Amino acid sequence: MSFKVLLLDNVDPLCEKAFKERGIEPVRKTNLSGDELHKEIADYDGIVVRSATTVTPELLASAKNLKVVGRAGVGVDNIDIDAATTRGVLVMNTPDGNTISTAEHTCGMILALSRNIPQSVEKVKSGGWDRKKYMGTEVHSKTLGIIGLGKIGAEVTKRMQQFGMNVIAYDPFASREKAESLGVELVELEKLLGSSDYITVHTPLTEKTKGLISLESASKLKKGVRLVNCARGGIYKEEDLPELIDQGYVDGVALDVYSQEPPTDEVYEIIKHPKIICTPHLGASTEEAQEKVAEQIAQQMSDALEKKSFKGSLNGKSISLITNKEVQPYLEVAEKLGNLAIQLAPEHTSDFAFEYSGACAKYAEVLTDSILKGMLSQHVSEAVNLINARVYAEDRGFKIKETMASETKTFNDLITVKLNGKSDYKNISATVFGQDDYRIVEIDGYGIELRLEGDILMYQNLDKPGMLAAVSGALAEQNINIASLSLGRSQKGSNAITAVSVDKKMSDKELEPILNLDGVKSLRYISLSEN
Ligand SMILES: NC(=O)C1=CN([C@@H]2O[C@H](COP(=O)(O)OP(=O)(O)OC[C@H]3O[C@@H](n4cnc5c(N)ncnc54)[C@H](O)[C@@H]3O)[C@@H](O)[C@H]2O)C=CC1
Ligand SMILES: O=C(O)C(=O)COP(=O)(O)O
Repeated sequence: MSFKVLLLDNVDPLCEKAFKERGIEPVRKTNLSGDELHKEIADYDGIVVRSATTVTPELLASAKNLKVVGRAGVGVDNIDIDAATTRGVLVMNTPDGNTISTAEHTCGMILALSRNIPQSVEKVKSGGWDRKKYMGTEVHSKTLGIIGLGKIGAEVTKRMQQFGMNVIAYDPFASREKAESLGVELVELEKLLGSSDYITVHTPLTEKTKGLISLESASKLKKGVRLVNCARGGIYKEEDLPELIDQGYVDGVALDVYSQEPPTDEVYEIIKHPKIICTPHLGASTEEAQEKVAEQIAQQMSDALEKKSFKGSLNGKSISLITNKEVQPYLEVAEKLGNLAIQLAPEHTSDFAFEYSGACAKYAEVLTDSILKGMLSQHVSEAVNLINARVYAEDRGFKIKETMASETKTFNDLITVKLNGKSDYKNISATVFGQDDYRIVEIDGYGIELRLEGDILMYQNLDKPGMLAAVSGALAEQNINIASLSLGRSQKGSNAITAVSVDKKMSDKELEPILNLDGVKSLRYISLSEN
């Protein structure tokens, strides 16, 4: 199968090459207007972006065939991941391809700030020569506070330690072991702010990091600190920066990123301040980083489109498991069981419990996605997949309880869907018998054994002679062949459940004679056929 991929944002030419090697001929477009992009995107299975294209819910709505958005880089704040998840579109990034380049740029900014390099370059080029004005400071023996000790934070640490800096870090999610191995002291934010001569941020922009340094936090800062931001615009409150400098709290600021890019007129005014130095989001702009991220994203997206691997995916957590051979059969049986269960459930059922016993229990999370996929693909007009099944389930107010047990009494593995509330059928269990052999094995405590496929009639009846003959007669009269059947009863002469697999799809009219048979109750026709 050939996929259509659109390359945007001047992603490196290696991206084309890598896609072509995987049999995909990508299309490159530059400088598309918003409207042009909305029109263009309709046919593509994948798009590659950097930070310039904003992937909005509206753009996703125009992208009818889209399966994957690839970010050739790290930050995905330009991509509406929730909207993509709802649409079942995978979002992936290349988490480490530009780490070194961004760390190097950060170190460059620290040194440029310390030695007034950009300002003095400008001065000399304009014919000036003011050595006194551009007196600098050494970074040696100074304290560098790193906020966000992730990949880039760690690489900045290593490099600036070589310059003789004492590095401390604030990162509530970083492990003590990691900090120790880097020779970094993990401290509280207040301590970092109060003791750093230089602060550099390497976090995403979140509710917690937005405006992390502003006039409000000014009094917590060590006087004359220098600030660097090569992460995301807005972590330092842009409009407060000139005042922070003019009031002496901060000695200089280096910015690579801005809350809006290109910056607004107001921000352009702010960065004219002589003690603010700036670059136009160049952290990842090196030949090496661009080649790495371009090639990585092409490989990752090709793998994802071919369902070989989902490395780098940021949504649909469990989707990576679908390539795991051990999980595949469980996924199949779970989806079919979900499909069957929802057809047995009365309308408006929304309260479910899923039980996993045996070896499959360790895959409960993805199996729940798969059951939900099976349930919802009957009812949702959008394509439901493992990425968006939970979103749709939540939208519909489904209440789901999951339980796991490592052992089963009967089968190696058992997946049970419980339909809570008023339902004629309450507990349906299925298991994997062998390659492509998935079976219902229990319904409401009655042992049943029927393959989970094709078209199935299910009914409750009194266990008395002639019942089966009556049903098979009614089918035969309409020329409907029985493929297999299974009858479960608790004890002789009591109630029974019968499941009959038939060779064709049945219409309401064809079901009527069976519905009218004396002793047949709670008849359900379930179609597990592909269409
Ligand atoms: N200027 C540029 O061109 C580039 C910018 N970036 C940006 O740099 C940032 C860091 O990237 P990576 O190091 O690759 O990410 P990462 O995910 O490896 O590290 C982020 C770190 O921030 C920490 N963190 C999250 N919330 C925090 C909080 N409230 N306080 C303190 N720490 C917090 C996390 O625990 C993690 O350790 C991202 O925002 C990314 O978008 C990345 C590449 C290029
Ligand atoms: O990877 C990131 O997070 C970056 O900010 C790099 O952005 P870019 O790909 O250079 O537009």
